[in-house]
Amino acid sequence: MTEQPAADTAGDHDLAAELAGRAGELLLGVRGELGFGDTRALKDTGDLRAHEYLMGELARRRPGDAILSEEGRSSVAAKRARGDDRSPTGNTADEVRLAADRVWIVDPLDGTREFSEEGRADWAVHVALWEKGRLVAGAVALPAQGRTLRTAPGGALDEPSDGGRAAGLRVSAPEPGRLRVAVSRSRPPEFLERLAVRLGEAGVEVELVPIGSAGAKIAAVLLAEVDAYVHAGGQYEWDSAAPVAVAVAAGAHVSRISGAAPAYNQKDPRLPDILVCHPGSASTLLTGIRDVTAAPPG
Ligand SMILES: Nc1ncnc2c1ncn2[C@@H]1O[C@H](COP(=O)(O)O)[C@@H](OP(=O)(O)O)[C@H]1O
Ligand SMILES: [Mg+2]
Repeated sequence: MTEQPAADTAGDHDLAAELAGRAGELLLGVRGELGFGDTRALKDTGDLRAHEYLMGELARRRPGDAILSEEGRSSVAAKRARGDDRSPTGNTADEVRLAADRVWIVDPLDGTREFSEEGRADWAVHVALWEKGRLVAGAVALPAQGRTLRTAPGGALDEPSDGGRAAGLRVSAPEPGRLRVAVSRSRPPEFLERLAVRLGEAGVEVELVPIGSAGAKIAAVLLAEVDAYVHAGGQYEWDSAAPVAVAVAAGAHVSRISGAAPAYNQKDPRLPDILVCHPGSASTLLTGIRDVTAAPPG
């Protein structure tokens, strides 16, 4: 049997950032090439090209690792096979992935809708590495914002795409009495308005800020453009793995809206809700969410 080359673990942070950044450049190229006239074609081409690039590079550079990509699901392959498109390269088989020590969890294009809207910069490429039960590296490229947020040994970095100097990335505390909460533009949690009212009664003024892409929203928290990201009602591991890896490395609170830790590399990749904020805001938000989602007595 030929031995697989050992993975360069120290280089996993750099590899995640490099691949997310390169896939992001490729996506900027797809926008330039296709324009915004046919949004369906733009979304499909972006999804597929970024996916194929990441699948190819990961297979070449980390041949022993498993991969879980949004676009490599068998349901996506079946959908695409019905059209004229090339079928995407499939993910590692579930039974192999679930027994693997190392799994790359990638979303080749998060915020596909915003990617197809001219002028919008709230879309991202997510590359995360899960190893033996936890996320150990991750990068969120924000190509239209000219930066990649990424893990590094011992912390997180905000790296400019033009090769300039990276800056340390650390979540900051919100102004007292105010919380700017990033939410989905199209599928915000049903309890949000109630949460805003509830926290308002407790003396915290909530401003809801619609932004596309889970990665772009978590980036907005880490860049202090907002104070929290609250999502519920549906999502998958690839939507949050990479931004969660970066958020944890940047000192943020990350949990399910129940307060439980999110689990990755599960058999069922659904991970429907997530909360990211400064640790000092976590109990206010978790208590508020619990109060407005609790079943009425009786
Ligand atoms: N209710 C839901 N069910 C399934 N996926 C959801 C969802 N709400 C959001 N998502 C996914 O989470 C990502 C961020 O969504 P949003 O921009 O609305 O916040 C999107 O990923 P993709 O763009 O990769 O499909 C979107 O598809
Ligand atoms: Mg996504």
